[in-house]
Amino acid sequence: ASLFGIAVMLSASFIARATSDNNPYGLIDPGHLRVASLGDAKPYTFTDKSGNFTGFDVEFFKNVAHRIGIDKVDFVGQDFSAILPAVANGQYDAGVAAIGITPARERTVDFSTGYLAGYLTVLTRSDSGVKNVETLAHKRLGVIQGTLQESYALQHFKQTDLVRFPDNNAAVSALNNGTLDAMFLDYEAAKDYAARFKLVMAANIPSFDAPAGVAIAKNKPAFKAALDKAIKDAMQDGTWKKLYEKWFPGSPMPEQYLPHH
Ligand SMILES: NC(=O)CC[C@H](NC[C@@]1(O)OC[C@@H](O)[C@@H](O)[C@@H]1O)C(=O)O
Repeated sequence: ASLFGIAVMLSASFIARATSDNNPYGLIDPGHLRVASLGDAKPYTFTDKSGNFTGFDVEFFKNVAHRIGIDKVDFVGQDFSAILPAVANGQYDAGVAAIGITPARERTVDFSTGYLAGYLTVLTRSDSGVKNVETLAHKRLGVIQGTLQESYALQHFKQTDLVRFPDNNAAVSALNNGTLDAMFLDYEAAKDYAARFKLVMAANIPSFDAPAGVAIAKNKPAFKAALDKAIKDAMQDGTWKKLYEKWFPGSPMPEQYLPHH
């Protein structure tokens, strides 16, 4: 195992929360959920002008938390690459930020069942010459450290200069000031930036094999089971559909998350 892996295991063993009858989910503070998230991934998770976290993932998770009996939910903004290690070592009870479920990530954390499936999008300026994935060669593409976009670009955009950023705001500023030719992020966030800064979407790559899930520390079966049931119930009673239509109006809805009769 890598040094990082050993460090995570060691720290997790010190910090792993014992479950007890007044703390069935092994939370840091019983009855209170501390959630690592992002402040700049609108409309998934972001802070509004009064500094409150909101967006699809935030409102969906709060609904799920209510269903498992927890109404005190605090979100804290982190760089994306810091979220999973911090959840793994017990600094947070959960990570919620359109985090795709992958086998590599499941070495560090466990995930709830998936709740969102969509696209990875190349966002660019109309004057950049980037029209599709083929014209990314020899261009400068911004990626957020630790994202699926980073690993996808490393694997598939071999002739592209990758530039890593800690968060979306830093990358979109570089795109707007010409330091980057394009950036690679999630579809709904790209669509929001495109509208705000007159940018264009040059490619949409399906990421349905890595639906977003709630990241939690390993070895919390009761917490995972409770989250999974609450997520399924929120889909079955139409809550998921209502929030999806509120935050992603006009976007196609993955059929597997709609009520089944
Ligand atoms: N908030 C972020 O920057 C996360 C970026 C990226 N999200 C990918 C994803 O989970 O976004 C929501 C859905 O579209 C999923 O299908 C997709 O894999 C990731 O997990 O690496």
